[in-house]
Amino acid sequence: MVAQVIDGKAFAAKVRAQVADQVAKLKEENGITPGLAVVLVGEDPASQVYVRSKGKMTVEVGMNSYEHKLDVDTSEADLLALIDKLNNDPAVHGILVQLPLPKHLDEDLVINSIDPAKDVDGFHISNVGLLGTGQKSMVPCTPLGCLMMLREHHGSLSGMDAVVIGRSNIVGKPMAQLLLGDSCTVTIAHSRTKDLPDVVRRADIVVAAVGRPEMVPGEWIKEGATVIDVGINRIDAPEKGTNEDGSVKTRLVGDVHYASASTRAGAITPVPGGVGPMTIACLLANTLTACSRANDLPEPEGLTA
Ligand SMILES: NC(=O)C1=CN([C@@H]2O[C@H](COP(=O)(O)OP(=O)(O)OC[C@H]3O[C@@H](n4cnc5c(N)ncnc54)[C@H](OP(=O)(O)O)[C@@H]3O)[C@@H](O)[C@H]2O)C=CC1
Ligand SMILES: Nc1nc(=O)c2c([nH]1)NC[C@@H]1CN(c3ccc(C(=O)N[C@@H](CCC(=O)O)C(=O)O)cc3)C=[N+]21
Repeated sequence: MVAQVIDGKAFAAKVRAQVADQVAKLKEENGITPGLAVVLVGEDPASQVYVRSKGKMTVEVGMNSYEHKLDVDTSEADLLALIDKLNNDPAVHGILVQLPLPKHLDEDLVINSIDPAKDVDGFHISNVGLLGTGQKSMVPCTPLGCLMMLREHHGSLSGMDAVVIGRSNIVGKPMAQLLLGDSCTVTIAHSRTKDLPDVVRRADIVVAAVGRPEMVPGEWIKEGATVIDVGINRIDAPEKGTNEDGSVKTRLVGDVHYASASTRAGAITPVPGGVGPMTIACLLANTLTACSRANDLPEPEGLTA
């Protein structure tokens, strides 16, 4: 079998177009422009790339983008003061604090200081609790993007066996909650899982969110299964040659060995061009949702879980 490629890049463009339509309507009919504030502490090069790309797409869909770049040694008090200011700014409907934060900052404390209604990452404990109990919440962007692609491909997920590899608060756990919400039978695997190949072999849906380049080989995948590869890993690619400074060029790979997995899977997301673009599209969708809720307007359809 040769897997169908689930084109996250194209799907994300469609979601962004839907968001842009709704934003135009909000402006025209209600005179409101949604605003997203992104806070970056420090100068991690990968984070800088993501923040730039988020800002660009925020503006492209017609929203206001507010970027706050703070020094790597910013104090916790200063960061909390900025978040407090953003919480109280009516032009800001969504707040994202780019993770990971420098070690001296308490990530949980910082995240939980964001107004849950503006927490477009869905990481605040009250959003986590709402999602876990099946109540209306802000849903984390990466798992939401994965769910949208799965629903689009399968229609109903009811009764399917799903395995999520990884149990992080930002991907694995909320992904498992969403799959459970869609009536999958869900297994969460992690570094202590006894026989991972055997667990993966039983799955109709495999979501890999580990952070280990190409760790899931095709032979683990059940014939016809749907594979969602969340991993973003940069590895050396000597075959591409060297950069001007003499360093070896790199390329992005997922957590799944794409070439072998795509000979067994029924459908698979590529890296790049899969989950990554959907994450950013869902961030914009969440900002629109937050803005609609803040103004007691009906929520955009098809853009929430
Ligand atoms: N496409 C996108 O938009 C996004 C991509 N990512 C990418 O997704 C990946 C995962 O990110 P994140 O969840 O933050 O990562 P974390 O490092 O927080 O979590 C990794 C998880 O993988 C598990 N794990 C580690 N080694 C193994 C192993 N050998 N076998 C099975 N499980 C293992 C860990 O288990 P344990 O808990 O036991 O340690 C942990 O639960 C990364 O590549 C990241 O870059 C992340 C966010 C967004
Ligand atoms: N508070 C917070 N929220 C996040 O959602 C968050 C975060 N912190 N920290 C880092 C991770 C990672 N993440 C990605 C988003 C987009 C791509 C993406 O668009 N990737 C492109 C490739 C980009 C490239 O070429 O480097 C793709 O897969 O096609 C990847 C990764 C969001 N994260």
